[in-house]
Amino acid sequence: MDDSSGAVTARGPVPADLPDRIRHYVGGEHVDSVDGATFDVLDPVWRTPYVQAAAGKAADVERAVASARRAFEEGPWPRMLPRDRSRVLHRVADLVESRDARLAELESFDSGLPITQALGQARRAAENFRFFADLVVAQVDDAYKVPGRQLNYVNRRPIGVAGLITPWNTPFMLESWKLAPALATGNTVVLKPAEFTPLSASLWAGIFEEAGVPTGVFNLVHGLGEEAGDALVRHPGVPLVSFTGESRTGQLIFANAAPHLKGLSMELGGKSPAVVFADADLDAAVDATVFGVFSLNGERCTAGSRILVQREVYDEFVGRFAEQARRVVVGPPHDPATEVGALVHPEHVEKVLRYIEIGRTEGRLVAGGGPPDHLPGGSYVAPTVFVDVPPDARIFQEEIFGPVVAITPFDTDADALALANGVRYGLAAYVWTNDLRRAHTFAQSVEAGMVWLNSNNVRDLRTPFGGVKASGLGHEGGYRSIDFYTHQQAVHVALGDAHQPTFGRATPHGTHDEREGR
Ligand SMILES: NC(=O)C1=CN([C@@H]2O[C@H](COP(=O)(O)OP(=O)(O)OC[C@H]3O[C@@H](n4cnc5c(N)ncnc54)[C@H](O)[C@@H]3O)[C@@H](O)[C@H]2O)C=CC1
Ligand SMILES: O=C(O)/C=C/C=C(/O)C(=O)O
Repeated sequence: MDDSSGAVTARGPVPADLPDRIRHYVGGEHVDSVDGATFDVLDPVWRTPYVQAAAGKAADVERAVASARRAFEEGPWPRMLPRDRSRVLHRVADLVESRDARLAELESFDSGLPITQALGQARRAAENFRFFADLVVAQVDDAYKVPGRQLNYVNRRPIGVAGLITPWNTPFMLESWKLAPALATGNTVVLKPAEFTPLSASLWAGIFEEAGVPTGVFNLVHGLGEEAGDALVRHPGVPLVSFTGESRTGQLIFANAAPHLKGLSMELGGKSPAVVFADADLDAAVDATVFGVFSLNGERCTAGSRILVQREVYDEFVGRFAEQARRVVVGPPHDPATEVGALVHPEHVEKVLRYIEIGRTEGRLVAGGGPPDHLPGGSYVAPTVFVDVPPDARIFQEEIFGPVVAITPFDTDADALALANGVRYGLAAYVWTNDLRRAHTFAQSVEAGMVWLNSNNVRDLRTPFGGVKASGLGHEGGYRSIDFYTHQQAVHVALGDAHQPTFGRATPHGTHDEREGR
């Protein structure tokens, strides 16, 4: 590959056996777009196109939905016993695990994530499949008895073709977070991965084939959001859409899905606060908040990208945080020593650098501020720390989605809460204090879908995952995912001689008394 940009970059090896073209996968076949269109895929380090991907449009989505529809209406998948589907999905998990090194290599090359973190994300993808494979077997549906008269129970059914639209920040893992529950519950799917990072998604086809997922159950359409993604959202044969991405895109999808009254689940952007009280264990708080904002290159929806620190420990915290941020190893994604790799795409690098320029006028820069000295140019951005950032600053309010943090002092618990809640987002919050009452009180009032108290962002797949305000709509995780991907039909059964004459015994409500017998 030729580095025609002239930028100085740390180059890693190009993975062996890259595909000559990234194609759609429809009805068990790898296919080009109906009109033959393609788009260039860049890798973040070389910043030049390394492959072309099929650019899906409405006709490609039509073909994929027809395949998924056929598999749903005529194929065995929705009709299989949960334990049989579960066995197949455990095989998917086994295969993901057995290919974790290859997955990490491709993901790191395509997205710029540090290889060690990409490996962790590949293993998490396998875990997502195991978790939902087990959950559908363990699933107990509700039943309600009216003694001697009525048995009422819930009949869960898959909904149909699920449209899954995913972002580029940790692509394979976030695809698995949707694929696993959608498939475990018996739906068929059309996946539209992010156009910046289509490479790892192409591995799904082989994995599903080898695991024994029937043809047509999994379909994949690559392409731009406004073309392939939009066509999937508007397709009348797709009754539900699970989307992860920017809040602005979520709003658009909400509007475009409205005419069809689709089921929607939206995991959107964030500007999550990490609140450090004066009584916190500062060693743990500094270590966790540095990781919390700079891991996954800072391209992380749950990043603690605003740190609020109580005035008594503000100077000490800031000094220690900045020092640790300067020690974070920025380097080529393939290097196991790297902690922050290359940002995903030149357009995204420009966005992050623009915010850093804005930050210079809004706060005081104490670390980073652009490409690191040893890697000038290219897609590397040093962990960047702004302090004394006022709450109306753009770098305090807006999602940057890169290795940039805004630190702001506060005095009282009430000030901390007002600052934490003073943005449009509400995805996550992190609280550091040794006062349990204060921690729980804060958690009750903070506007965030998820709160971690004295904890790293440790995930428990059984818990609800999602945000409030501009950070999302609905929750996935555990049984919430099962609820989203299934219809819950209530079946009411009369027992014994329960049938009673009707018109003759109208209740004061004018209908049968639904409270009868309880
Ligand atoms: N809350 C959460 O769980 C997470 C949220 N995110 C958010 O994702 C964003 C970064 O990802 P991006 O890929 O830049 O987001 P994005 O919104 O630009 O794109 C996400 C996906 O939507 C597609 N898309 C774009 N326009 C569309 C349209 N009009 N109709 C249908 N699909 C469309 C894209 O092609 C891509 O596949 C950040 O805001 C981040 O916070 C990322 C990870 C997790
Ligand atoms: O842990 C999950 O299920 C989702 C994580 C999504 C992110 O992008 C993140 O927090 O980085």
